[in-house]
Amino acid sequence: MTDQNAVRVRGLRKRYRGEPAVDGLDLDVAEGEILALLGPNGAGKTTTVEILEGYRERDEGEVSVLGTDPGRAPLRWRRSIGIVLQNARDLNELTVAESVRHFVRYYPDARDPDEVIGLVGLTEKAGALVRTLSGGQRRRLDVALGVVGRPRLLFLDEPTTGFDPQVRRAFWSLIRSLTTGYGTTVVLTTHYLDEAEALADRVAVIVAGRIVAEGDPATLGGRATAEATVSWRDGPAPRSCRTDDPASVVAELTERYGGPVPGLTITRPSLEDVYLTLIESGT
Ligand SMILES: Nc1ncnc2c1ncn2[C@@H]1O[C@H](COP(=O)(O)OP(=O)(O)OP(=O)(O)O)[C@@H](O)[C@H]1O
Repeated sequence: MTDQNAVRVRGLRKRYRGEPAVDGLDLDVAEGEILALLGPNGAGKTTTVEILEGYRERDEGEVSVLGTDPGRAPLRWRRSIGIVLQNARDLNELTVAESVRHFVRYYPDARDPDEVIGLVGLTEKAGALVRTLSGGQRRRLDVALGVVGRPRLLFLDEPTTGFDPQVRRAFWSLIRSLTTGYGTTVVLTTHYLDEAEALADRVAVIVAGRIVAEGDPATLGGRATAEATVSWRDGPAPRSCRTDDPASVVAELTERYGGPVPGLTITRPSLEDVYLTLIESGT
């Protein structure tokens, strides 16, 4: 591969009936990186991802995915990417194990089907018909089908919708193990800010078909250096102040109370606060 990046996009544009859905988007994703695409409904995330997957034609722009233009990619390229779609595939009359085995046949170096079923926590449901699975179990099967071919690049479109909290955590570990263990690059779209924070090395915020901000989720939009809010209780009364220097405020309060400060908390803007500010100013 000549490209350093797993994904390189420059000036991407796509219109539907004259209306821009993607409107001059630039994006790089490094090999082995987990990138989360965030943005409000209709911002152009799915359209962008479908163009990267080779499922949708673009109107303008340069796109390279694993060194290949997805609009003209050979079958060999398709086998090196894994895709977990928002919409379920038509597997209802097969069992979980049959579905995974069916997909294994498409890949030259597929994972062991039972191992993959175990990875997504469906071992007990291996013999169950797909149509009898709950929404969250069905989604886990979709993830199993996305990773069974050992993809170099995995696309996940809102992967944990419908997962219970325990399964979400297990899923995050699974995705992290793919990147640390196998160097898999991951591009995911999500509406869950906690998911982006827990999983992504980098987030890119799309508004109206353009990227309005990108960076490490811990520092996006100046988060790490933004003013902190120090809160405490003064008898029954809640008190708080905003400060650039929370350590000094806490030291002062400790002296004033002659020991631990009642109900002390220090908060900085959450990723959700920063995200909401970005999308309000980006539209
Ligand atoms: N096949 C289509 N035909 C016409 N318009 C479309 C089509 N697909 C998407 N659009 C429009 O393009 C815009 C971007 O849609 P897209 O699905 O890419 O957004 P998204 O960011 O993935 O949204 P969501 O968070 O709701 O999944 C929207 O205005 C949508 O209505």
